Amino acid sequence: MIQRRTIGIVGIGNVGKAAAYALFNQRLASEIILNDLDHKRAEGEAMDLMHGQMLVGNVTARAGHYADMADAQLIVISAGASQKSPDETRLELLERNVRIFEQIVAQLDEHAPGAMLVVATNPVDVLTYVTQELSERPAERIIGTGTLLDTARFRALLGRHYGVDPRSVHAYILGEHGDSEVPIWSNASIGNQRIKEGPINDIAFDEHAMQQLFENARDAAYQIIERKGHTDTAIGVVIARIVRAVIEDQRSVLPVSVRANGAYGIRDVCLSLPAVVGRHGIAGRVTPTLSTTEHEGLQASATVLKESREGVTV
Ligand SMILES: NC(=O)C1=CN([C@@H]2O[C@H](COP(=O)(O)OP(=O)(O)OC[C@H]3O[C@@H](n4cnc5c(N)ncnc54)[C@H](O)[C@@H]3O)[C@@H](O)[C@H]2O)C=CC1
Ligand SMILES: CC(=O)C(=O)O
Repeated sequence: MIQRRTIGIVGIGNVGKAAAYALFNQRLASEIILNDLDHKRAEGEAMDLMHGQMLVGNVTARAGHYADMADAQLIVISAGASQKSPDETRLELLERNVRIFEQIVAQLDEHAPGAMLVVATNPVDVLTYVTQELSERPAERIIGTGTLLDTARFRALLGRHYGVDPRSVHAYILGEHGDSEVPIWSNASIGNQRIKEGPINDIAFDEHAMQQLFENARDAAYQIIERKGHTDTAIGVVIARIVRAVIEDQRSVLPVSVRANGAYGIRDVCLSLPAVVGRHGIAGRVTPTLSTTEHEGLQASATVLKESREGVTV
């Protein structure tokens, strides 16, 4: 029997649908409320999910309005415009999505002020910051999915390169979820062996191969959009991972988009840093020692995000 728990999703396009599927399949809620401007679409997705109920268990999915999310513990925001071609960057979506967020956050504050918010819409770092500015709830209760997706891609590629389970890879991508993101090589390890000091599993460290591998993680969205028009499956699983950390009060350390608190000389911007995620949202921070290049990379990423945010009026 799943504990009574409601989770809402605003924006049931590719990403919202994938998140709903991951939450449903992993039985992370007793009730999932699907909200979209296109209510019929949300109804259709809810109906489709419900046909799996016999096989998954007692999770209910239904289309709903903001008032239906009043009891939600957590609400995912995946509404808005997405990159339509490999030539479009995440930051180019900002102006359109800020206007959409103004409407959504006002509704969420009115109807579900107690819920935690997980922002997935791009550019996710700037929109996490904008949501924190627009909403009355504390900033610790508003998390962006950030570079958890990039980190998952990075670890998957590293695991494949070294012939090991990606869950045994300890490596982060931090900063912007986007073109200025930073791979943290100085602390990256497998089986407590620093990757930079290889060999690992009899495979020697190869700087060129590692750079290529990072670029493939960074550019994965462009590569996938070129092939299938959008990305959705992995971000659905990423959202479910954050939801699980919150509802089970796991205090997991995840690279998610949070308000910088002065570490690395960065403040007044949201970007991904290792953060402790639990029932109340961001419960703490971890500030790893970085190389000079990584430190400067993070500061450059923060500058890109600040300049982007300063270009829009909220
Ligand atoms: N954070 C991440 O790692 C990722 C983020 N994304 C981002 O997620 C966002 C959504 O992408 P897709 O699902 O592919 O787009 P989509 O176009 O398939 O879906 C967007 C949905 O939002 C709905 N919507 C628009 N305004 C709304 C409002 N005011 N209230 C409720 N619903 C509203 C639309 O009706 C549509 O169903 C994009 O910004 C995309 O770039 C996509 C993949 C990964
Ligand atoms: C679209 C996007 O942000 C991603 O798949 O990384």
